[in-house]
Amino acid sequence: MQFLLENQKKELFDTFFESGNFCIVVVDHNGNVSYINESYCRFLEVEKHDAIGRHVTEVIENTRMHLVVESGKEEMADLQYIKGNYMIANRIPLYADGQMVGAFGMVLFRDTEEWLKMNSHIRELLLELKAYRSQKHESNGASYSLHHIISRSPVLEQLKDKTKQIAPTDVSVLIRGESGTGKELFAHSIHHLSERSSRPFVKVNCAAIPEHLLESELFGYQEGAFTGAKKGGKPGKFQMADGGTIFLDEIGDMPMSAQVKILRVLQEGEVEAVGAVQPQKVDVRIIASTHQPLEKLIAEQRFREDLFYRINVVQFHVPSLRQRTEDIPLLAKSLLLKITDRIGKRVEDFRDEVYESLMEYHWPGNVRELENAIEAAAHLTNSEEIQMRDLPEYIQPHSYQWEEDLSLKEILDQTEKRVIEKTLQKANGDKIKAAELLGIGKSSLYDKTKKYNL
Ligand SMILES: Nc1ncnc2c1ncn2[C@@H]1O[C@H](COP(=O)(O)OP(=O)(O)OP(=O)(O)O)[C@@H](O)[C@H]1O
Repeated sequence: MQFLLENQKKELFDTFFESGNFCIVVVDHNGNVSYINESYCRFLEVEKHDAIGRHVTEVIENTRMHLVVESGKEEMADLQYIKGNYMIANRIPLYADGQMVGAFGMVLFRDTEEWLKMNSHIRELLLELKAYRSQKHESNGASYSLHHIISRSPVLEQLKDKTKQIAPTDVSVLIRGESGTGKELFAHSIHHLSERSSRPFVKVNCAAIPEHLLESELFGYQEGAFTGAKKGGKPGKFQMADGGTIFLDEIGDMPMSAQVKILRVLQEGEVEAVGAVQPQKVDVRIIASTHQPLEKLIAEQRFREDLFYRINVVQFHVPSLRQRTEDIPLLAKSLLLKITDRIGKRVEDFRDEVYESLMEYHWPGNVRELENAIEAAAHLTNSEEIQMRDLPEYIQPHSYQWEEDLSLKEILDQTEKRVIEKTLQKANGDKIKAAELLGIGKSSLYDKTKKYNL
């Protein structure tokens, strides 16, 4: 009788674990695979005899089974990315006589075909959701607010305070700063916190619209204004933004002819569509941004001084990332979480030395470049913590190699030149600051930059 039960148990075990379409794995207390069923092997494209005895991380992509053995904590319905798909996994620690002996893992889907169908169904739903979200975004236009601006530097905190102060007023704002520093985030935030938040936020990328189309894009046209004009005419961006905010991105790139018209809107509060007989009243708040030195453009007669004074009522200057390195760790972590959430990969942090390198690099493309570098590293990494080798090469600190036939003096000169060069980049070309960072006198730094032609 006892023998029969044992046999039935084995049969039951085989029926359940082997003939079903479940993917099952069991690891021992060291995280080595002690059992894996055929379905899982087929899915992973591994041979069962090769998998058994190997550490689970060598067999299953992004697995956490070994971590469950370490922590003793079960993980239910956890999202795992394997072979280009999202899987849902349960991981349960196994105890015998009160001792942890391993862990049991199961991927929750009946067969890969079904999962693929389900996965594409979910993907479709996610795409739909994204489309609805972007429709909502387009209908209002401003999707970010202050809590999306990640920072800890006093200078950005002050800018956030300033945003709260000026948002409810109707003053024009000019946001300056290098490309990728977050100027658009501030423009969205100002709109969000203003009385106009339920009305449209319309962005105009002044650098992207060809000069001959700019006028009709901004102010619209009447039916029959020119050959090819749409029946019924077309409203311009200013009409679309009526009651709300218009964001003139890269205003420094706007042609002089359009600048005159913008000035008129600001002065008179009215726009004139191409081919229209009557001007039309509009009520818009203007936020403009630029990375260009407008004062220099004015001196070169490429930007109208009167327009500058009109838009420059309140000025925001968003500093470059290298001028607020204290923001980098927090930003990097938050961008990493945003990215891994999107790509469905479990990467939780950066190694300490990676944080250090991120803070050392000079980020000419600012937060946008940081975001791209982190995205690349998140895709490349094989572990839960981004390591130095996962970073794009140009960010990794290079161990200095010198040519063998150089004299010691030449090697020291080259090293000194590199250090000064890097420090000057870090100090944004400010020699006084660079001298301070290097702990040398101002005149000594001037001599050295002259010597090395920097
Ligand atoms: N403080 C921040 N916190 C979180 N994300 C940020 C921050 N600053 C910038 N970003 C992100 O960096 C990217 C660039 O930001 P944004 O487009 O606002 O920069 P910009 O200064 O307007 O650039 P450009 O002048 O090239 O238009 C965006 O993806 C934005 O979400």
